[in-house]
Amino acid sequence: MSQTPPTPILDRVRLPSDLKALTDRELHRLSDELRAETISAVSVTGGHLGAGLGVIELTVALHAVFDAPRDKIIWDVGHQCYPHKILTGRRDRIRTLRTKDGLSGFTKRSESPYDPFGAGHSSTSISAAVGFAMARELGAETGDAIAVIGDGAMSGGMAFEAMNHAGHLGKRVFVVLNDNEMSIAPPVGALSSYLTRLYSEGPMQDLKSVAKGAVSLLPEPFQEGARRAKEMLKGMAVGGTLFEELGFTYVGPVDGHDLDALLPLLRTLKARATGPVLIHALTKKGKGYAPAESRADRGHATAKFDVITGAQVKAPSNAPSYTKVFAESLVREAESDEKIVAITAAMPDGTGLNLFADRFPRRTFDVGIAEQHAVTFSAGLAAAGMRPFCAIYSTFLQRGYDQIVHDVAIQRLPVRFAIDRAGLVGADGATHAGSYDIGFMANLPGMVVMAAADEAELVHMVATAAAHDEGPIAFRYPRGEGMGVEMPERGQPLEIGKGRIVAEGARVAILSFGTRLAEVLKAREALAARGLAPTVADARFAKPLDTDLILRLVAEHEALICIEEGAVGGFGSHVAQFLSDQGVFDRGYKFRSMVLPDTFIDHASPEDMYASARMNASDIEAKVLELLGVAVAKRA
Ligand SMILES: Cc1ncc(C[n+]2csc(CCOP(=O)(O)OP(=O)(O)O)c2C)c(N)n1
Ligand SMILES: CC(=O)[C@@H](O)[C@H](O)COP(=O)(O)O
Ligand SMILES: [Mg+2]
Repeated sequence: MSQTPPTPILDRVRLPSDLKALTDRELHRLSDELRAETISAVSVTGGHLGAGLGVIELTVALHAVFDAPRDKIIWDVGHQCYPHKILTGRRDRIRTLRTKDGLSGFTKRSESPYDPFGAGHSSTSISAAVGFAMARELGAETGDAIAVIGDGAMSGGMAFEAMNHAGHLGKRVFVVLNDNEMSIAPPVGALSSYLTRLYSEGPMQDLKSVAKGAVSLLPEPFQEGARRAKEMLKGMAVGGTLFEELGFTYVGPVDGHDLDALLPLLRTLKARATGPVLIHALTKKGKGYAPAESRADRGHATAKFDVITGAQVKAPSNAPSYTKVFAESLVREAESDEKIVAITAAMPDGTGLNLFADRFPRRTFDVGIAEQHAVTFSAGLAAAGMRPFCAIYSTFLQRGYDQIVHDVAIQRLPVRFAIDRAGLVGADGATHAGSYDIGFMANLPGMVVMAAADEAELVHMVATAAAHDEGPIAFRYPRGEGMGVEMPERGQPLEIGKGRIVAEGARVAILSFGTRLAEVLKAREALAARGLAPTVADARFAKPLDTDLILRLVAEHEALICIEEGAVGGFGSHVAQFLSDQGVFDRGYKFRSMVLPDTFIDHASPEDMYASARMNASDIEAKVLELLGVAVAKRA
């Protein structure tokens, strides 16, 4: 008679406290079930698969040994948090990951008490953990702080700022270095080679007994796993590591998929540690799912997929991505200009510089997750006469802002900033929105700031940037595909500070900066049906402004609307400043600036996010009618 399958252990786990009742053997089974559930969930939603599969056992072990939410488990970047979310009361919603009104794809304080610190940008976890640890030292009602940081995130400067401080403070804090020898791409940097040496060269023999001794401290019930742990400790490097020089007890490397090693080790450290401890765990990104393990990016980011085959379900593309257009345009420019070099901060594929590297490997630099260094490294290249294109997503460029001001703008160095993922990006949500670069770039003296209205414009802006040696220049473009417009053979440099009329109309002029132009033209069509077609212009430049064009639009129309995919303080604010200085408002001139609302917009599709920002065609149409005093039925 066939046996009824045992009830899945995962069905008995709603919160981490439920793990305390499980035996180590059951924790093994739970890990297998958690891995399967993670694969199943991401097959439905798409998202960051590889990183989560790499920390299944670490997630189980940390929640089995520590006591969240009193103990704070802080995930770095946070893209690997799906297993953590399944074990912390969100399994029922895990298939809403990264969808409108669904779970965030990163940890998020407002989502759960088990998410003590939000993430999305790399290398923040140790700083946050030290903050929690010192709050405890000062009497706050909080337990242990455990930062789980990857080898990629460890290349971010602030991780070392935090370790430097933690080592100085000497207080108990745990750092789990999740070393899977991967960033999004293979990791770069001397640190990565050092971590590899830590487990490939013979560790210092005389200190291994210290490590073995740590296990013998285990309370009797856990001795069962200790024998395995002792075997594993044989390979441990103890003493003399970089981390110990920074004041940490270094423990590792440990097999991050071996619960028989992880559980006794974490139990011992929880029972005995008195100061900062770094546990070096070796893991595999995409572990346990062959289609992820076999991919070059180990399944870092995936669309929805068939679990059996691993085949991803991708929407057909109608036009090249902006990223691809940028990269191919830059290759064309670099073919005739050997001074052009390209810099990425650990995002070669995301920025398209992998294409540039294929063609010009010696002129492409991946500096790791180190945007501050990327900017000033580019400044150094420019100071030496090169033409550096520093390609960093808008949101991540925020990391290098002081370097843009201090090392690039003040010295008026001709660094070219290729700002991808400008505007709202969709499933990655508020932490990845490219909302602020217009503001923080256009307020810098000498900075030229452009936004491509479509992929053809982007080709010309790459050429414009390549030709601009007078100072720094930036051009922004959104995530995703272009509009499907006709593409130029070759980019033609634009006249700096000059916009263009796109469609003539009357009464109202709309001056668009960037790709909202497509929505503006849709709105114009609807308005034309009412006999109210506005004039539409593409500003192309937020700095320097095309003041002749602006004054002409004001002179020829009773109202002017500006629109941009950015927060207040950007293009529209600069136009308002100019018109104010010209006294245009003294005459009661009607002006509106359509910008992102003063709030962080949660993840959804970009279309839905712009709808919530009231910046789609229907909103533009309504704005024109409002200015013309035409009554419209209010949208729900
Ligand atoms: C400041 C910043 N720059 C770039 C990124 C993009 N990014 C997301 S995950 C990742 C790689 C992280 O590697 P690692 O920490 O080793 O985690 P793994 O994916 O290997 O688990 C990068 C570069 C980011 N999130 N934050
Ligand atoms: C987790 C992270 O920060 C990156 O993987 C980011 O999600 C990449 O964004 P794109 O998908 O727009 O390249
Ligand atoms: Mg990694």
